[in-house]
Amino acid sequence: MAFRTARNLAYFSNYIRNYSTNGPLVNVTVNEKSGFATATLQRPSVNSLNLELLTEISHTLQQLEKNKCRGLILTSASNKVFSAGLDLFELHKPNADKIKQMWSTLQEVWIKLYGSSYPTVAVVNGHAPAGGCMLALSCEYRVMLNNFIIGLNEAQIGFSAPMWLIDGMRNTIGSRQAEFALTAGTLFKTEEALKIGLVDEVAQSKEEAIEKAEKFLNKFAKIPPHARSMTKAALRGANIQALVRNKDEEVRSYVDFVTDSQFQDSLGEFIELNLKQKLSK
Ligand SMILES: CCCCC/C=C/C(=O)SCCNC(=O)CCNC(=O)[C@H](O)C(C)(C)COP(=O)(O)OP(=O)(O)OC[C@H]1O[C@@H](n2cnc3c(N)ncnc32)[C@H](O)[C@@H]1OP(=O)(O)O
Repeated sequence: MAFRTARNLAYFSNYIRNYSTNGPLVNVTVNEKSGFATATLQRPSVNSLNLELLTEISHTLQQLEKNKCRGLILTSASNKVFSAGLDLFELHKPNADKIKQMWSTLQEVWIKLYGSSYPTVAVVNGHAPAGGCMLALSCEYRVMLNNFIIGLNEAQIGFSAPMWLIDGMRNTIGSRQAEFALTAGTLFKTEEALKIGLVDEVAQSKEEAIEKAEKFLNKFAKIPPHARSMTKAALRGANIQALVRNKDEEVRSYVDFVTDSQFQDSLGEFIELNLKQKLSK
């Protein structure tokens, strides 16, 4: 194929990069000029994290690392929900093998996103409970749109967030606020989240949020990437290593916990009370 213009060439290379990272549940576009990638979660209707979506996010992060991504903006195709967290219908009366894979992939996603060498921003353009908040917290910066909720509400569902996520919350909002928030399973409105530092900026539209995200990523334009990533690794490495050491043990105890009848009862009640789509009896 002959490239008649530089524009043609740029279009083709953009196509190649999109092609290599895109899947049906995560759309990736790369701005050739800035080198920033935008990964858009698009599992209808609420980006709930089932094994397929988690696997695709994990694959996307791996590809971005391999392609020496200059910065990532993580966002949602929905204008109401960033991510509703783990797929609660898949946690209910589950297949133990699938749950095992799901938790292990969730750990991989956190390790890759929290530990990425490139800078990351979450454009939280919708509600972000539990696993949705986890994705946002793994990024270095959060820009959130008004009138949504964010937080770790695991306690309300009947379990505790894992240690690595508790540490992420503690590092972001401080120990005392984290203790209040996690023990009550609080979901914060956008303005409240800004006040406690759970999000960094508020935007009125997705376009404005993307602009703010790019402004954050551009701060690193003159910082040598290896110096930036070494510093990030020094700051975040201990949390990652703690999970890596305990990965299999955590999967085992999570599977035991989720398959236990007491948790299944409390999850069933939560779904009946909170979700439009009810359980079939
Ligand atoms: C991640 C680190 C590890 C820690 C462990 C993590 C645990 C979790 O992530 S547990 C998941 C916790 N998630 C939640 O508590 C969210 C529950 N959902 C909601 O609160 C709301 O749905 C909402 C705020 C996310 C959106 O509200 P709204 O816009 O009013 O939409 P609906 O409630 O009508 O829901 C639309 C549609 O989506 C289904 N749905 C919602 N959440 C989930 C979910 N987590 N898993 C599976 N499906 C979900 C809901 O049932 C509706 O379905 P349809 O009736 O078929 O439209």
